[in-house]
Amino acid sequence: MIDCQNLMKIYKIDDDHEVIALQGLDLKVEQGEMMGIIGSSGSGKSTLLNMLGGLDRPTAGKLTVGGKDLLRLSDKDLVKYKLETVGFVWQNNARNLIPYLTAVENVELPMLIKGRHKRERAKELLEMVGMGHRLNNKLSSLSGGEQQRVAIAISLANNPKLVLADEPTGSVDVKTADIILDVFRNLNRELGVTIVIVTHDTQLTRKMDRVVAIRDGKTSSEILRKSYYIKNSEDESSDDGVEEDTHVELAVLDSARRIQVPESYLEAIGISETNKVRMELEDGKIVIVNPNEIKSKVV
Ligand SMILES: Nc1ncnc2c1ncn2[C@@H]1O[C@H](COP(=O)(O)OP(=O)(O)OP(=O)(O)O)[C@@H](O)[C@H]1O
Repeated sequence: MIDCQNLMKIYKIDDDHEVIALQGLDLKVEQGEMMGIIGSSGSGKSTLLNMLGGLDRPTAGKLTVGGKDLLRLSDKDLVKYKLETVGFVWQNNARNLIPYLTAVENVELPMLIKGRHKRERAKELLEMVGMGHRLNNKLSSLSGGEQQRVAIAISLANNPKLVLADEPTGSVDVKTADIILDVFRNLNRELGVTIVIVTHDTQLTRKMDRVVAIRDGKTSSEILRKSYYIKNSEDESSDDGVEEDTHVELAVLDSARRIQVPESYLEAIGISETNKVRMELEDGKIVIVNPNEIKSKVV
């Protein structure tokens, strides 16, 4: 569904200054995946989402979504892409919703822009996000969590293949965040829509198939959810058991086979002032060592 290779985004501030927001980012997302993107402030999460959503163009690299090459799409095709292929959910509801319209009118609006009017489909989508009982309420009379659920229904109005959500739980409490994540999860399962959620909240990773961590505009690691089955009985033929989830974090090699070493790991081995480490192959493992430690051992 999504294929980013060596993606670069450079913002030009003025003649002398520029910001490299994405520096050779690699990412592949399968059709039907629900995945998260985490990273500290300024790491490039929103920039990536804007590129995926066709809201801004990459400076260089490769970016295809649903077979469309976003670096080569004409302006006209980009407008069509934004309307038909992707749906957006923003943290700030003022960007998602029109407060003086009802819930159902808000969901109908993107359909009208595309030239269709389907009240039944709008109702169906609101029912899917658990807002069937509030169809005719004005947005201003709904709670933050309810508004966010309407925003999710809006993002699906034109049957997109991909939904992009930027901090969709950033303005709600933990319990509401959990409900919103469940809504995304159900839609992902029922409609098969691919969902990419940007978040600061590492707790939300529990509900994702996969979480990619971005550091300094590059993919640095991936956390994968693995389900395994624990049997309650010694009897091999018994089906009696429970499914448990576990998470494994993997470092990502970029296209030039480089990896980023987490700052906390470097600190733990006392690497702060130097930019050199010693790397050794030991019993089939790659070991990174503080060069000073080696010297003191040798002496
Ligand atoms: N329109 C822009 N013009 C100039 N610089 C920008 C622009 N948008 C983002 N940047 C810079 O690019 C870098 C990445 O920003 P981005 O907003 O993608 O990070 P983020 O991970 O989403 O951060 P946050 O979690 O705080 O939203 C930052 O240094 C930011 O200041």
